[in-house]
Amino acid sequence: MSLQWHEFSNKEALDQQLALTIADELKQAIAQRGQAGLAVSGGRTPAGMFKALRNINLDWSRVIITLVDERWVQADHADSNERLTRENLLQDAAAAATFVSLVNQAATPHEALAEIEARLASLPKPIDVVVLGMGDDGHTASLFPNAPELEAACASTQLLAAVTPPVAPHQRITLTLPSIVCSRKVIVHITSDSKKALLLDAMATDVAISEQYPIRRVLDQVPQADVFWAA
Ligand SMILES: O=C1O[C@H](COP(=O)(O)O)[C@@H](O)[C@H](O)[C@H]1O
Repeated sequence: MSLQWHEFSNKEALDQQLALTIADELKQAIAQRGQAGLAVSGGRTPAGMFKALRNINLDWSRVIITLVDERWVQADHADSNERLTRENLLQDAAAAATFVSLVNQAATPHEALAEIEARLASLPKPIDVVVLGMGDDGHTASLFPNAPELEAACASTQLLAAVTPPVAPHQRITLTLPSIVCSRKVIVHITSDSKKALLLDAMATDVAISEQYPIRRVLDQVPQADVFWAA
């Protein structure tokens, strides 16, 4: 595994460059196989990058976008990653993209897995670009430390897993570790000094795999990943 760091003096510069990098990957994928697959994270970090990406000129009608993970709430809920993506990315030029939602009306993500996994048949595999975030607890996607489903989600042969975070709100549905690490391009998008320190610590600390932060477990299985960071 090698990590290529891209550091910026402010978040606006990061958002612009990350958007250009993602767009280049999507254009290459479209040129190579006629379509491109993009999986994006939610949370507080990506909105500015989404706004920069949505106006870049590429054939968005050939792009299929889904989420790296989703909170188990309806798509109009304030905590919904889908809502964040619809409001900030699927606008302007990017409105022509196809979006694959990770929620349905089931009571739990565990009950919904088969139906939502089937929806992802339309997503090109391997996924061309996966943009990961990282929480203050070292989770990435919805692979949460100490979640009861974590080990299964790190070893699954499926695309998706249901996860119950021990502390964070809402049950989750997430790409599994194997489905993330086989993607063509894995990007980590983080801000703040504390997240940079956490990521460096996670990558350096010598502990048993089961004790490692999920972000480390993912990145250890990716040949090369890019980290985009600004304070
Ligand atoms: O719950 C989640 O958290 C992570 C990190 O979010 P942030 O607010 O610290 O940027 C995010 O990557 C993930 O998609 C989301 O569901």
